[in-house]
Amino acid sequence: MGQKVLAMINGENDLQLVAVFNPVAKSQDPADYDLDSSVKVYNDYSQIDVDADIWIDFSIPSAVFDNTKFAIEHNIKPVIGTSGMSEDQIAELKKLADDKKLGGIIASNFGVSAVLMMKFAQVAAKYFDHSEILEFHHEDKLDAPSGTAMNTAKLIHDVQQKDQVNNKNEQDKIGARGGDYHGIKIHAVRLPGFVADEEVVFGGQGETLTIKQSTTDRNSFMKGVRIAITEVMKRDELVVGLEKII
Ligand SMILES: NC(=O)C1=CN([C@@H]2O[C@H](COP(=O)(O)OP(=O)(O)OC[C@H]3O[C@@H](n4cnc5c(N)ncnc54)[C@H](OP(=O)(O)O)[C@@H]3O)[C@@H](O)[C@H]2O)C=CC1
Ligand SMILES: O=C(O)C1=N[C@H](C(=O)O)C[C@H](O)C1
Repeated sequence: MGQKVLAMINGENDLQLVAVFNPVAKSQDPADYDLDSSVKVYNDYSQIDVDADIWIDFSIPSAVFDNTKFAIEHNIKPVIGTSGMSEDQIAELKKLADDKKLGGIIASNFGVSAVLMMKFAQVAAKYFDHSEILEFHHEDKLDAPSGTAMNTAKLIHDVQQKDQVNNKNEQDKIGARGGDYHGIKIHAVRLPGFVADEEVVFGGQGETLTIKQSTTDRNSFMKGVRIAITEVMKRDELVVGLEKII
């Protein structure tokens, strides 16, 4: 994702890459990463002295909270795609940014199809009391469930305002019923061949509804990242979810 972001920034006249950060970067020479000589390469927070408007983060679940906190504390507007933060961590970062009137966004998914899937799921959630989420990702994904699956479940729960009820007598011998968010079961598949897909299945008396999106190319996320960059410059609070913007 970092490479996709760099390519997108290089293609936009009004955006300029001023620095990159990776604590495991051995070299700090931009030439070693095919970056322009003006780009600073940092591998420690203490070195970061650049005047940047925006911090774009597609890193790893264990680093994203500290990275985002650092950005906010240094008045750099965060555009965060990395998954894996808890609801409490996101709430803490939102308070930090909002108190400073700093624009920012944390988006579980920057793809238009995923954002629409989540919006459609919120509509369906008004009419169906039961739903389950299936998400399919490449085998290298670190976190489960995906950020998108967690956000979808949260958005459904926000509409329904009550826990979904499952069969109390069922006996799950090996965890086959998946994860559970307020009664919404989440099933995570990790297989080579997938990029990122999600299905939200709603069940009612005598009918089901499936809302499905597929990501086949990671360039698809860049349209949403570009929109987010423009939006956070105009805002004075941290927005959680691209669905709040588009
Ligand atoms: N919101 C969205 O639309 C999308 C979100 N994602 C999320 O983005 C994240 C990244 O995904 P992906 O690019 O596939 O993952 P990768 O594992 O390919 O890339 C993660 C990168 O983060 C670097 N890194 C490691 N530690 C840190 C740190 N402390 N600070 C900054 N960078 C660090 C790694 O460096 P090194 O290789 O040197 O270890 C690596 O280059 C995941 O959480 C994924 O779920 C992905 C796609 C879309
Ligand atoms: O790791 C990925 O690939 C993706 N991560 C995000 C998530 O956790 O939802 C977004 C998308 O699903 C791709």
